Amino acid sequence: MAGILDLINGANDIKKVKPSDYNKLAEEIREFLIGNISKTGGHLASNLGTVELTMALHLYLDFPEDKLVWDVGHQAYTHKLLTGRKKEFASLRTFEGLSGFPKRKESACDSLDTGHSSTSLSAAMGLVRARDLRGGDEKIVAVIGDGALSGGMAFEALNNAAELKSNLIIVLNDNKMSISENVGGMANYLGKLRTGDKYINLKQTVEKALNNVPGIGKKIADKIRKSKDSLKRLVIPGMLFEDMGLTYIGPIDGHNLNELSMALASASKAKKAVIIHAVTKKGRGYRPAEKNPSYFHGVDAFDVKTGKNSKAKKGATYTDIFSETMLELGEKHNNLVAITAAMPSGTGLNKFKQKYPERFFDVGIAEEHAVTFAAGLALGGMKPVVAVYSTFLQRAYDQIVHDVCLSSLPVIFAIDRAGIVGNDGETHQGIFDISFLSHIPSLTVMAPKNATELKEMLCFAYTHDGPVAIRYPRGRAYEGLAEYQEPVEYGRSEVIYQSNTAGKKKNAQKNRILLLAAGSMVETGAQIHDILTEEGREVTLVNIRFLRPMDTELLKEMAASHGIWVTLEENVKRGGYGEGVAAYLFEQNLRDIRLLNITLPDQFIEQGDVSVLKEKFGFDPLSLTAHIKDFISHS
Ligand SMILES: Cc1ncc(C[n+]2csc(CCOP(=O)(O)OP(=O)(O)O)c2C)c(N)n1
Ligand SMILES: CC(=O)[C@@H](O)[C@H](O)COP(=O)(O)O
Ligand SMILES: [Mg+2]
Repeated sequence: MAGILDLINGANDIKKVKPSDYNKLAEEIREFLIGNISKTGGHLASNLGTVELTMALHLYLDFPEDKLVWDVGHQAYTHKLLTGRKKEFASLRTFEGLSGFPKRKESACDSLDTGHSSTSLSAAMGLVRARDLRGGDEKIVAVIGDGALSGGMAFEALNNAAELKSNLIIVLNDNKMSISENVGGMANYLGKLRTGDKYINLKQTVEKALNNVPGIGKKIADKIRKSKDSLKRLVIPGMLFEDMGLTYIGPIDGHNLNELSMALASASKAKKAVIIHAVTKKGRGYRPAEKNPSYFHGVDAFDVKTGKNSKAKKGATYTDIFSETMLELGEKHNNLVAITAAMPSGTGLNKFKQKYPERFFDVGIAEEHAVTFAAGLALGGMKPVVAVYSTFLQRAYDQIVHDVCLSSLPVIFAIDRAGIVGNDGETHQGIFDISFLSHIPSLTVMAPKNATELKEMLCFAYTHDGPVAIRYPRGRAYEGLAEYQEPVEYGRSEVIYQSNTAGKKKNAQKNRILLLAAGSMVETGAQIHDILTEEGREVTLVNIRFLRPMDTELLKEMAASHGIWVTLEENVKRGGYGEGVAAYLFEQNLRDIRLLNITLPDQFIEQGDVSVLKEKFGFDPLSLTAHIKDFISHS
């Protein structure tokens, strides 16, 4: 039998649904999301929490004319369903499939491409200003989570929004959770608002009681209502927002369509920015997700009955190695402190948090603050480790340069998810960090070849007197090449396979190949080495270890014995290690050396399994070997 959801095949179709069927529709949406995400993986818990909220917004807005801006965008699946993208859900987050985030190229109903947090209010403010300058009349709504509201950009935008003299609706989706529990002063304040009914009741009770007092009672009640320094200050929820100049409505039940619709209707009348504070439950409607919303924030495929991940774990990840090493270092050194910007589980700091709660800091989704906070900790004698995803560190470029590196402070950046991350797509690939870090004076930038080396590098970083960044990829830690364990020495690379450099044959130097591989590419380099040596070529493989400073001593030595150089890195070309090597050869006037830079292309990289994307970009060992051979024969 066709369900209500089947009646929705395009934007605004929800308006044809009878109000008596709204609950049924919400149920069907949840069933669909659980069934689908259990197969594809995805951001389940946040989406289950925003079903009614999205329905109310779709009843209120006309798409695509009106603009709905989602913060982060990981909770926009119901929006996708209500704008005719149901069929595409089978391909969610796969290569060329439906994106897990809003994407303008996917639908005219998506008004902003997102993935990073706390951008919605600024973008919505821009849309409002543009509408007003154009004399337009479209409605503009931003939906921001309580976690995203902890980000600096959101505060900056709220500050700016207070000046608005035209309508902007901000729906604050408060589920008390970021990925983990939400933290900080704003989270505490929202908590007070959530439990604020007693204040409203108190206000109503006092006013009612006074109104009932004959003669003077009504006058006092009016005075209290009008006075700024009165009971009102204590009793009206959202006073912080109100005092800033925004209108606050709430808290309301974010799963109650009527309440939501009424709030939207009254907010639409204000000629200013209005915050609707909607309280929701992350994971709503699926018991395992309600019980463990952090786990179900972003999940791989799982069994619907048990909620358990259907794929067995395949060995330790780099995150696991980082996590364990932090425990060991934490035990040895009591000045080691750890910082995360709302990613304690994703970065592997959860265990450190449990063991050393007083040395663990979750600062909220605030990467910029995290870095300068680390600078302060270092100035105070601590050894801070900022554990952060490569893509989110982009936020804190100036703080790294200005607050940490300028003073050469001993801050360690543990950069997880460096390189291609896969299914989150463009917004999450960690493909720029070599470029935006390796030109910063005083910063040491490293990349481990395998699990053991990550540990060694972290231990080295602890002893180094200056800032150090260590980048490592998402997923399984490479266990190979374990016998190559030269101690980590500042600025020195590690020769893994040295070809015989005794120049027996004529042209030996000219044809000898030097592979200079960084981090994850050492594993690939070893495979390329094996294929090429089996074909009778002379090949040296170097694990460069230090992206900055470059091991120029080794490069000088290699220039005398190797005529073909190939650099390998999981980063875009511009600003990468390979370009640094090109500059070195140019500066040293080593024009006879033929150089091939193997990098990811200079473009944003779409979603897909890491292996699929690597194959697409010819990053698998076989394609790379063919590429190298082609280069050799044409150069
Ligand atoms: C700049 C940045 N840092 C970190 C993240 C990772 N991240 C994605 S969602 C999320 C939590 C968002 O919490 P909230 O806005 O309350 O939404 P909820 O998941 O609770 O629905 C975090 C930390 C991100 N997307 N962007
Ligand atoms: C939406 C978001 O930014 C995070 O939830 C992200 O998807 C997590 O990625 P990992 O799965 O790599 O931890
Ligand atoms: Mg939240």
